[in-house]
Amino acid sequence: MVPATALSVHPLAHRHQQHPARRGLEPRRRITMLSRQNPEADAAAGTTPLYLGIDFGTSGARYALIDRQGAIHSEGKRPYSPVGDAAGWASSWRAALFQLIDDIPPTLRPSISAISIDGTSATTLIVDSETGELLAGPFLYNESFPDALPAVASIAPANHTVCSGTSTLCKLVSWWNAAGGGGAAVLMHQSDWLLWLLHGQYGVSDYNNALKVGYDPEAGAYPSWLASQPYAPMLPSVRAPGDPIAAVRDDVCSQYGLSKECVVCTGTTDSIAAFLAARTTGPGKAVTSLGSTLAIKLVSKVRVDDARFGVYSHRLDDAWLVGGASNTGGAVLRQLFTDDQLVALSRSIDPAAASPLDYYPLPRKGERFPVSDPDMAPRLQPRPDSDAEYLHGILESIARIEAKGYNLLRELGATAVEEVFTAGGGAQNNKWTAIRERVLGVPVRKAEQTEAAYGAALLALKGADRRAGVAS
Ligand SMILES: Nc1ncnc2c1ncn2[C@@H]1O[C@H](COP(=O)(O)OP(=O)(O)O)[C@@H](O)[C@H]1O
Ligand SMILES: O=C(CO)[C@H](O)[C@H](O)COP(=O)(O)O
Repeated sequence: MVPATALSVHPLAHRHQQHPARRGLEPRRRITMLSRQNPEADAAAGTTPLYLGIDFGTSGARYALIDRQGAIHSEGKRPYSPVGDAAGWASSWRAALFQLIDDIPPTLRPSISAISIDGTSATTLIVDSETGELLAGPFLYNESFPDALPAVASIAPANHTVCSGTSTLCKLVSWWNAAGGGGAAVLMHQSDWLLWLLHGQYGVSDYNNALKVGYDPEAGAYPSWLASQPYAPMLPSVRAPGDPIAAVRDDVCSQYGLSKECVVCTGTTDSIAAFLAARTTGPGKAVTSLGSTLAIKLVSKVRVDDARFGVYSHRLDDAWLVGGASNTGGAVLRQLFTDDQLVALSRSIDPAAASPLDYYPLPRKGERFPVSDPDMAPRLQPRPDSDAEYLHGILESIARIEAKGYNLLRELGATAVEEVFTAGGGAQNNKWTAIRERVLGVPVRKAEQTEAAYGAALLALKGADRRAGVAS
């Protein structure tokens, strides 16, 4: 149990205390803040409403501040401060949230009309809704709780999305069985919790984050097999992404110079935000998020869900985003190479030449998609003498996993992929893009906007329009 003093953030607490971000929670080491401003766009900012999106990915948080035309007025990022234990993640995320808001030029903050946040999917916190105290977690998106699988499989339909050890429902049931009940405990997803720090209301989520706890985005409700469970009162109410929730709390407005008219809006998951940032919509269009993980999102006319392979469908307005998330991706690369080494080594890769090396790059044991196997071991041997050849083999092996994923979606009945846009840190590697295009056999290109934070900012814009009654 996390000691109440460690993380309790009761919405009213701030009225009497310095804001947590300033109360000794700042990182033990000075973190480099990288930000970019747009002077031309700023010139209009004085009268132009701005929309703030904040992305909480695996390795760090970023923000994008845009206007209605989509022009970026300011953007920045912060790596997470060092984390000692699970509860430390919540402190690190909260510190990053208020550091990023503090990084926004003070002259722009009063123009922020709406805020939205995306986070990693199925990352779960259990919070006391009377004190704001963190009772358990965060349980991270790729943490598996197989102990809860038999109980979950006994209530859910066969091969339902929740029938995976990493599902939000498995995390909830595992905690429930260990804690012996809930009291005032409520379940929050990572972005729900971060948004709560800004608006102070419990029990609000979105239908993307709620998918992996069992919410049915087609019915627009929790299914009866879930709503009838003893822990159902812990579940948040569910709205569309980009729905206005409430105004930013007075203490946060005062502390950071935000307008009291600024509204906090429901968020989404990081790979959905990356999809939104790419602004592609037609069936067959897809976005691959090449961040710490590899998450694919394919616009499909047909909904496909099959936990045997880690495949599920997210709703996005009237479309289905079919996909899954593999544990392969940038986290493996970062274990082996710095970002600068990746750039240098990639220069000598010929993407037209297929690498003969066959790996399954994972940062540690466990895979979610296109193979759902919590015991799958990484395969990164034999390592050639040449680091460039090694990197080529790894990039090509990750491309083969990506291709297997898209082929699996097609085999399960989804619309065939026609074009792939790339988001995330890996999108900047043109050689990788060319390798992926050769392996996938369809056009692959870098999305115009590769940061999920931009997608979250588009949700903030949507939420502001919804509050104003503007059809969007
Ligand atoms: N030039 C590059 N080529 C391939 N991958 C890269 C390159 N530069 C950075 N990356 C990878 O991008 C990842 C970070 O991407 P990012 O989208 O920030 O991840 P996340 O949001 O999941 O933390 C890192 O794991 C890193 O290995
Ligand atoms: O891998 C991840 C972290 O980056 C998440 O699982 C990712 O968000 C995929 O989940 P979803 O498809 O629900 O967005």
